[in-house]
Amino acid sequence: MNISVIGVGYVGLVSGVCFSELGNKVICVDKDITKIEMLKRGEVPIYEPGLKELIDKNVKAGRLSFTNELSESVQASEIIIIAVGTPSLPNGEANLQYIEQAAREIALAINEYKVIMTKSTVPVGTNEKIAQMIYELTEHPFDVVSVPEFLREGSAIKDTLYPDRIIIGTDSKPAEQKAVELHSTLTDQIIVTDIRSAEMIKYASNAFLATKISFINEIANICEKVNADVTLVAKGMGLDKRIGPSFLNAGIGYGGSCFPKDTEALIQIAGNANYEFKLLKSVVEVNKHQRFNVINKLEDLLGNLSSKTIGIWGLAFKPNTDDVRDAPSIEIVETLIKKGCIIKVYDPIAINNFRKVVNHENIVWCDSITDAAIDCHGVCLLTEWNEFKEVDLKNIEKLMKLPVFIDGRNVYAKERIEETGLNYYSIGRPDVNQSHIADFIERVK
Ligand SMILES: NC(=O)c1ccc[n+]([C@@H]2O[C@H](COP(=O)([O-])OP(=O)(O)OC[C@H]3O[C@@H](n4cnc5c(N)ncnc54)[C@H](O)[C@@H]3O)[C@@H](O)[C@H]2O)c1
Ligand SMILES: O=c1ccn([C@@H]2O[C@H](COP(=O)(O)OP(=O)(O)O[C@H]3O[C@H](CO)[C@@H](O)[C@H](O)[C@H]3O)[C@@H](O)[C@H]2O)c(=O)[nH]1
Repeated sequence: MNISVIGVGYVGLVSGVCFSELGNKVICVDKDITKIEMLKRGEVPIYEPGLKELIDKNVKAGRLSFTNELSESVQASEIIIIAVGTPSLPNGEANLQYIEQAAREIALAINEYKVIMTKSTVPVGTNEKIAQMIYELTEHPFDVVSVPEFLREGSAIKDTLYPDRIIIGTDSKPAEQKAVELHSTLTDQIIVTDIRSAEMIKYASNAFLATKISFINEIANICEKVNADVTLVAKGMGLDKRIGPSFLNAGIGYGGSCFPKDTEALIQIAGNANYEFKLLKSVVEVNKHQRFNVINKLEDLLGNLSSKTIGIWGLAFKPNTDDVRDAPSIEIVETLIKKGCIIKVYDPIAINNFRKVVNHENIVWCDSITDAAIDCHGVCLLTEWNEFKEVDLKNIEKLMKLPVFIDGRNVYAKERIEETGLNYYSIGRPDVNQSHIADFIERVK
């Protein structure tokens, strides 16, 4: 099939590449000229394992190309995939300006029947609005289908080529047939629904996963007070098939380009329908506080943080991505700067993106983990990169001014910590935290 993908962000690029890998002819369109020029030179604007190899392979095979010319591309394609951003407005609602612009441009370009598939995450009712907008601008036939995307950054290619399910929201038989045909080699789990239910499935899925994370973080906070270990609690809970083991890792809460914005948007969607989504409001509230545990723990151990040097290990919102959108690291570093700290930051991939968002004279940009430990009064691990898991903690301890380590992702086993003299605080694991912490606090204060 001939496909145009409008918007070459994470979703557009990964789905474009994967559809070309499946043998389709795909044109990826973006209005960002710099991005398209990069891609034409063979450079990839995002870090995603395996993506560059797959792009090179499919460009070479003549199945994948990049352009700024939306009109030509739409005319050459039977399927148009909309994958532009839907960021948050200040009140939490989804900003639909990119969707509306893309819909207008597609409408003006259509020359014959097209199936327009929306992969962007959009509030319930948006696809109907898109259809109405296009209908008013063209006399040519078309159908709009909601095909929400569920890929995760860091495992985006695998998630796209081997999805758990495909949701197709449509009220048109010909469009349903095309959408099913396009996805049929990916999975047997293709669920066809009405358009509004498909839109809701996306928000409900993200909101549910975010709820699991805030739930386990609350349990972790209680575990700290009652001397239980949240990792064992999560294991014990997760073996119940009705609960499942995933998304029960306690830590500094969720970040990224999806959960924070989509939970806020669903609260607004409910509010606009005169329904107060109390549970989700609490999920968001819990998540906002959770990241500050790291700073509270530093203050417990070091007292006043003014003029202390703090190492930050990991800036990306999760491992295997260079994305720092809504990463907890941003607010943690900004708060530490306000408290007068010198911050030594290190991330294997995301440091340049972080620098575009937070830049301050108190930040020292490091190019290794050890560099981000030398002369520090404390180190905070914020992203569970593999590189951090393998580090020699005894060596790290020697490099630090004071041996204070806050593990925001529960990366290290108790035995690893016991080999060291680190004053170690993790999340919801009081037993793993060192017994000599109390003595240390006395000495430092
Ligand atoms: N990032 C993810 O992991 C992920 C996963 C699932 C769903 N989603 C959803 O998919 C959508 C896209 O997310 P993303 O992270 O890929 O977005 P992004 O912000 O990284 O990229 C969007 C791209 O669209 C381009 N664009 C905007 N308007 C355009 C237009 N009129 N014509 C051509 N190009 C245009 C922008 O220049 C940009 O390159 C969002 O709705 C998001 O919620 C994202
Ligand atoms: O047990 C867990 C699992 C995740 N997280 C955090 O949750 C956030 C999101 O993680 P993840 O879901 O793996 O990454 P995303 O790439 O944001 O993917 C989510 O958001 C996408 C955009 O909507 C959806 O497509 C995916 O299905 C959905 O998992 C990250 O900050 C993680 O650190 C935890 O704190 N504990």
